[in-house]
Amino acid sequence: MTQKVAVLGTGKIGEALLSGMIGAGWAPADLLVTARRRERAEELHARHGVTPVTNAEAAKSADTLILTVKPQDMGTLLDELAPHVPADRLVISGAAGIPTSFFEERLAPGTPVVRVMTNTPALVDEAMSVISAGTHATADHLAHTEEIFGAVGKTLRVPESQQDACTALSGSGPAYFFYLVEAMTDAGILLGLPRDKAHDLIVQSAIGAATMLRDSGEHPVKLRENVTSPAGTTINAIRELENHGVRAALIAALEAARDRSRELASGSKD
Ligand SMILES: NC(=O)C1=CN([C@@H]2O[C@H](COP(=O)(O)OP(=O)(O)OC[C@H]3O[C@@H](n4cnc5c(N)ncnc54)[C@H](O)[C@@H]3O)[C@@H](O)[C@H]2O)C=CC1
Ligand SMILES: O=C(O)[C@@H]1CCC=N1
Repeated sequence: MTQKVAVLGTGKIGEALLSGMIGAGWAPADLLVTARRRERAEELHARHGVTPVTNAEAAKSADTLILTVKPQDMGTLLDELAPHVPADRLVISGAAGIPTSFFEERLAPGTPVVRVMTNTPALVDEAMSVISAGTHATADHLAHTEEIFGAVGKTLRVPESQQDACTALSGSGPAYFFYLVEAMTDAGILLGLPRDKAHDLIVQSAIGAATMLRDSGEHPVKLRENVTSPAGTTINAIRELENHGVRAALIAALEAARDRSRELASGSKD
């Protein structure tokens, strides 16, 4: 049976998902999209061959609805959708913070809801997507969600109580690495290197380190020790990182991201 999937609020994350699904073999004819602006819908059609529809049309004709609007826009979208979503539709939320209960309270009783936190490496099929079932979501619903998000990278099931922490780690995670690259490139400038060369050196070092983290099977401490020669250069840098409290700063930063995810639970504008 053909399964129609609709992405509602197709911005950065929604488009990355669509693109990955088509790359993994989904027929564009089975993919529906909604966007707030008509030009955006036309752009998505031109780029991917998917069908632009209204939110209400998507609710009526797609088997699976993936909601990728901002958390603050979710309440308004659900007010619009609720009268049109039959209770047998699978509703997948990609929004930070918003719990499955938020959807269950606003949709027909018994509607299956799955919460997913993915990340922007979905654009290069290297996403980390963390998946949790709501009250009425079955093993089949979770497997279908994994199939969709598996098109753009890795998936992991977690209890919903861990979603805010996962949002802080992997949802926002790419931003921390980009920030690190930016700061290390600045350091290269300070040390007298041209910006483009500093950028290339850091990016390739990041790719090499990430590949070793994924493929070597070694603990990160061991990998770092292997770089850190006695009385060498690296230990001087590590001492400065410790003196400046970088480890504590990272722990506090992720805790703050987790707390903000919790605050977004109400879907309010604040
Ligand atoms: N950007 C990121 O790194 C990540 C974002 N997320 C989550 O994904 C969701 C989307 O984030 P982005 O793609 O970055 O945002 P975005 O702003 O690029 O996309 C959201 C889109 O929804 C549209 N929209 C809003 N209300 C609508 C409505 N009623 N009907 C139709 N379209 C509507 C907006 O016009 C916009 O194009 C958010 O809930 C965010 O928490 C999750 C993981 C990572
Ligand atoms: O910053 C945010 O709220 C979104 C959710 C995770 C990554 N970006």
